Amino acid sequence: LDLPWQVFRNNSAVMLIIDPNSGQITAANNAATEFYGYAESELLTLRIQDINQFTAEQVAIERKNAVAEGRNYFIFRHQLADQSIRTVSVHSVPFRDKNNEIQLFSIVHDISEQRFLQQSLWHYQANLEQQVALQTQEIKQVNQSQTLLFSVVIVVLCAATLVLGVFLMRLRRAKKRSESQGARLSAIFDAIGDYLIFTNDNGNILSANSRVSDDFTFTQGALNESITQLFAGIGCLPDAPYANRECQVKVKGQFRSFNVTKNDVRDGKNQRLGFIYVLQDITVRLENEREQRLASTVFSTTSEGVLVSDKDNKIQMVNRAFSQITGYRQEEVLGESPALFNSGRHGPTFFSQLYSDLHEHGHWEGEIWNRRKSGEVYPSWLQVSAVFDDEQNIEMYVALFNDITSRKNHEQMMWQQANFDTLTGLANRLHFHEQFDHTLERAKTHASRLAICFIDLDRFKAVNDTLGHHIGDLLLIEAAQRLKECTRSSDIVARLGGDEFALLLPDIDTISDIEKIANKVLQQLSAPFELEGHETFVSGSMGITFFPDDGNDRKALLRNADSAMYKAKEHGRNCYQFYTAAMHEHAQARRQLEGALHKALSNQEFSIFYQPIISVDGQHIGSEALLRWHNKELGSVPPDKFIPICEELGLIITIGEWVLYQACSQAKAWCDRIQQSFFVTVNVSSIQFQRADMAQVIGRVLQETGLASHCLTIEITETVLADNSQNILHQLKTLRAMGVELAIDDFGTGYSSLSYLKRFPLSKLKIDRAFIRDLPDDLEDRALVKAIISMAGNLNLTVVAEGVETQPQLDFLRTLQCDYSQGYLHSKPIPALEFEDWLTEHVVESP
Ligand SMILES: Nc1nc2c(ncn2[C@@H]2O[C@H](COP(=O)(O)O[C@H]3[C@@H](O)[C@H](n4cnc5c(=O)[nH]c(N)nc54)O[C@@H]3COP(=O)(O)O)[C@@H](O)[C@H]2O)c(=O)[nH]1
Repeated sequence: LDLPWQVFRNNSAVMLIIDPNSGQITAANNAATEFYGYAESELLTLRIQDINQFTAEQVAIERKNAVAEGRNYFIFRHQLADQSIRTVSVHSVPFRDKNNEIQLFSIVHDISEQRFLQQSLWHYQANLEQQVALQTQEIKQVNQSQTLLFSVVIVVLCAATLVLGVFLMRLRRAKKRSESQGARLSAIFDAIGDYLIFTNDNGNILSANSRVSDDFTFTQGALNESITQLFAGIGCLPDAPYANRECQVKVKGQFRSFNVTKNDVRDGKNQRLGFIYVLQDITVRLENEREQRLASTVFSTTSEGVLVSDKDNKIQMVNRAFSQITGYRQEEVLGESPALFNSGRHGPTFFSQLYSDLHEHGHWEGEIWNRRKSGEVYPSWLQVSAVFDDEQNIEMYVALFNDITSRKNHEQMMWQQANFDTLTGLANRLHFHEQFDHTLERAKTHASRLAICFIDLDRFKAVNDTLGHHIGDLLLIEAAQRLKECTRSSDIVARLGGDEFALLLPDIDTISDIEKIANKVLQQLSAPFELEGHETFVSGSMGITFFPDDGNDRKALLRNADSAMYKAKEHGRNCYQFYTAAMHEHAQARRQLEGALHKALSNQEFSIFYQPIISVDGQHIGSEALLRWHNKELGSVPPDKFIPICEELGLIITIGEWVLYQACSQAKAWCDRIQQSFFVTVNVSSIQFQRADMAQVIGRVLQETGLASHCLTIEITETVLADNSQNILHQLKTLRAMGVELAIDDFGTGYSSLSYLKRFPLSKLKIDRAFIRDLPDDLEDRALVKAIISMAGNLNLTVVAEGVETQPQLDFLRTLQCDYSQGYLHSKPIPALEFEDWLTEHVVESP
């Protein structure tokens, strides 16, 4: 209903809405229920014919009379619930309800009282006229004698006139009331939002509501204007009565859509008086319908999944694409939380960021991994928007998402194609360069070394030419596979084109590290290739360059690796070459050293030198056993050059055991020879202690040589203790339990952790010669040595000062009560025979 309902319901005038076809009362206001005495529900079961006492013929006559008298209302006789009959005037206006059905809006006025007054007036008038007639008759008959009576009649007439005057006054008042009710009715018509226009048969306007005069150049005074003239260009007014058309009408310069109905207005004799046009503005409704249709079409046909959830994030609506992507039907997810699709790939930080963006900016978009109903995890591009209410509280969330699996696969494929060699699957030149720059940056930041190898397959062209490209391809694939097997996962292996490969090896510390890899690669490449029944042999030529040694940027390093590779080709293939000659010589020398070391023990190239260790009072003597290596080609190689290589190659295990055996058997011989006590110290490296049975080995050597355990001192460095393992602690404890002395060597140069001294069962401490060298002049060294000796005394450790070369050094150490001294002042390390002479000179021999 377009009339505001409140106005209708609470209006003091009796109002009914009637279905014109059936006469059914479809609505009644409060005044109507009060007037008719029926409850509203009862009233709505009645038809107007049940109330109106007029027959159909009487109604038709009344309609005709109303037209003839120019009335816009009808006068009927309505029966109330208490069976009383009331005379009423009925104003009726047709209009369209929300279902677009024609309804009659009727205002009913009770004019019974007015009628009664009129009838009374007529009754008195009739009586009066009758009496006047009778009197006249009597006057005529009675003549003069009735003159007196005439006077009486005059008096009566005057009285009657007075009464008539009173009645007329009351009649005028009733008319006024009726007029004000008519005005109220007009106000209601004007309040109707539609355009209402009454025309005569020819389409000339008889009246119109105020909406018409507001929006068109029409005044009530300008009646008789043609309706087509008023709605210039409308061109679509319904032809037939009761027709209904949709029209475009220009209102205030703008075309708007109207639903136009045209209905007959007929009098009581069913004679047509004209037409009533109702123009309902449906522009907004059509626009809304169009937008709704559009939105609903987009919602259901879009290929993007759509999910709408309420403020508590409970799903309210999803579309077809949502079901296609996720595998969930709408009814399976309504009321659920979107957490149902969580793939587990994103942590809580991801989601808290998402919701904080939504709350702050009302929007979030990005890539997210979700889980389908089938359990499959898939990537999607998600856009979520929050919808806020007037108070800026979130009312709902709208999420749009796409399955981007195929796009990602495609991107991955494109990336793969752009960065990797399709034949071998290795990185291509472009990717190699990218990785190179990246790795180089990291090496610069961490000040680490980086090795680059260029490898060219020797004889590849011959294989290609003789066995064909297919076999050549298989060879490249297999060679690539072998290269990968020779490297770590952090290394980059690339095919730069043809039979050219490159290795990028980060965190390469030593030349021997790269040599190991180079040897492995060359060995692998020179192994036979079984290619579809063809046994094929190739080899590799490798050029090696280092960052930062050989260059600082990619271009320079690649160029150097390339020229080193050509040098390798010139050297007869199946070999590697370093870019710098110095490095190459160094590598060669080391290779030679390693080769010689492997044979040194069996070739009896090792010997042991002894250096005396003497107590400050000269009463106690010992010696340090120091390994020496003399090779025919290399000459005498200093221990600090070959011992680290022995450790690297693991040769120190057997060599160390040999030293121990030699030193112990020699010491046993000297112990037996001299009258004084004598001890020997043997250096044992951390590699030797990594084997679990070192204490056992020492025990066996002591047993086999017959040396008393207290005559043996094992010298260990801080690296042994830094290992901090239970195994080492156990072994050291076992040795101490056996009576073997334990000395910590080079004290002061490493971590010098005092906790070591407490934790491990040490018995001696050797102060490194670096602290002795500048004694007694250097004040700092004086203080330091003094502190070490005093601390060692407190821990019951015997102190040996190393590298004592001068008498002042020894004198100073004596003042500090250092227990032992060792150094060139007493003797350099000397062969066993010479040491025997030294003993003869310095000790009392046994009888
Ligand atoms: N694991 C093993 N390590 C061993 C063994 N034999 C030796 N070594 C270690 O090699 C390092 C070098 O030893 P070396 O060249 O023999 O040097 C020793 C002495 O010659 C030198 N020294 C002694 N006195 C002086 C001196 O007055 N001046 C001076 N400039 N040098 C002197 O000190 C070395 C002994 O040092 P240390 O072992 O710390 O007591 C050396 O680290 C040896 O340990 C072995 O069989 N196994």
